[in-house]
Amino acid sequence: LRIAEVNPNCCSITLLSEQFSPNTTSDVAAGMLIPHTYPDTPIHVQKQWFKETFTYLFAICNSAEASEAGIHLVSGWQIFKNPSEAEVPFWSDVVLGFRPMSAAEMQKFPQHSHGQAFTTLKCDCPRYLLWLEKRLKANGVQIHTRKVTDLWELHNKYDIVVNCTGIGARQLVGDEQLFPVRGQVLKVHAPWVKNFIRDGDGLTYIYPGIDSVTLGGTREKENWCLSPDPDTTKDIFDRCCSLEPSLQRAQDIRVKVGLRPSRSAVRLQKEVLSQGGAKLLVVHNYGHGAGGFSVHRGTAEEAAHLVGECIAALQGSSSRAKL
Ligand SMILES: Cc1cc2nc3c(=O)[nH]c(=O)nc-3n(C[C@H](O)[C@H](O)[C@H](O)COP(=O)(O)OP(=O)(O)OC[C@H]3O[C@@H](n4cnc5c(N)ncnc54)[C@H](O)[C@@H]3O)c2cc1C
Ligand SMILES: O=C([O-])CC(=O)C(=O)O
Repeated sequence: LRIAEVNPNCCSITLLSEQFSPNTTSDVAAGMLIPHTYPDTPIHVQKQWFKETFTYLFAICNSAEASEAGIHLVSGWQIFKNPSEAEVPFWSDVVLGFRPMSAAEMQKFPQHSHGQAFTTLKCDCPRYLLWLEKRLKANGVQIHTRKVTDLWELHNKYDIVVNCTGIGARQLVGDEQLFPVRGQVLKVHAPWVKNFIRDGDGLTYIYPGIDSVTLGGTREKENWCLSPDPDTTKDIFDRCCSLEPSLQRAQDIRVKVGLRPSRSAVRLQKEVLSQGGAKLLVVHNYGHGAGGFSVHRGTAEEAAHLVGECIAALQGSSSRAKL
């Protein structure tokens, strides 16, 4: 979408994907705007990505589109057992009203000693994905269901390939630095829960959305299994109930599993592939791990810029680039 917005009329865009909503990792995500740190990406870059994403979604949230796009504000608490873990994160001045929790607020969490209160944004992921798809179509993007097994399949038809395949990049481009971190969550009906609660260890969280509350979670490195595990479901439910006892009465429990496309740094770069005398321009944008929603607009901005550079490089050899 960002490519179409940044380069109007200078290219035609086709989106190829093996799966669409509701069958992607992005459909499983809680969609909370709370960044996760990529150890090999400079912090100022991550902060820029998060800021751009927050600003973009905040504007949608403040528009008539908010409910259709599934974007809303949510306030709550991140809590810690160990005070040394409760340091001020790099994103504290991007979210709204970040402050240490008061002693009175901490009374809600007798097992925890410190906490941070703030307001952030949440994407209701399937709604947001459908809204994006509608905007793609409005921008003239062609959409086809297709699995790509080799980027060279696309060579004769397209000038530039943008690779946003998430965990699929492990197979598609053989990236061994990319690994799955399996996450299981529950989506429950508990409309009385209005505040988010996140244990600072990142394992247990309660995120109220528009239609359901997301209860998490798990982080299982190199586990490729997409089937829900019933013991894990019980464990997640118990952990969440110990933070928010009213969840005992939650109904309509649905279980979802996703594979976070994890990497020490998001792969956001241009590559020129060569085979015989032929060249294929590729822009990679994958490896967003546990924080894809939190930085999606910022990384898209950078990817669209790289595509602009590829278009400039092609100018002269072709009048209208195809992606
Ligand atoms: C349980 C869980 C909770 C999460 N919660 C949050 C959260 O609260 N906040 C947050 O910021 N992030 C969260 N995330 C992380 C977030 O879900 C991911 O970072 C994000 O979804 C990655 O998006 P993506 O578009 O790269 O991958 P995907 O959503 O997997 O999309 C990749 C697309 O590429 C297609 N594809 C792959 N290979 C091929 C191929 N060879 N040919 C054609 N198409 C292909 C797929 O079909 C798919 O449509 C969570 C993740 C999980 C699992
Ligand atoms: O950690 C969180 O708060 C939610 C999340 O991004 C994940 O489970 O990957």
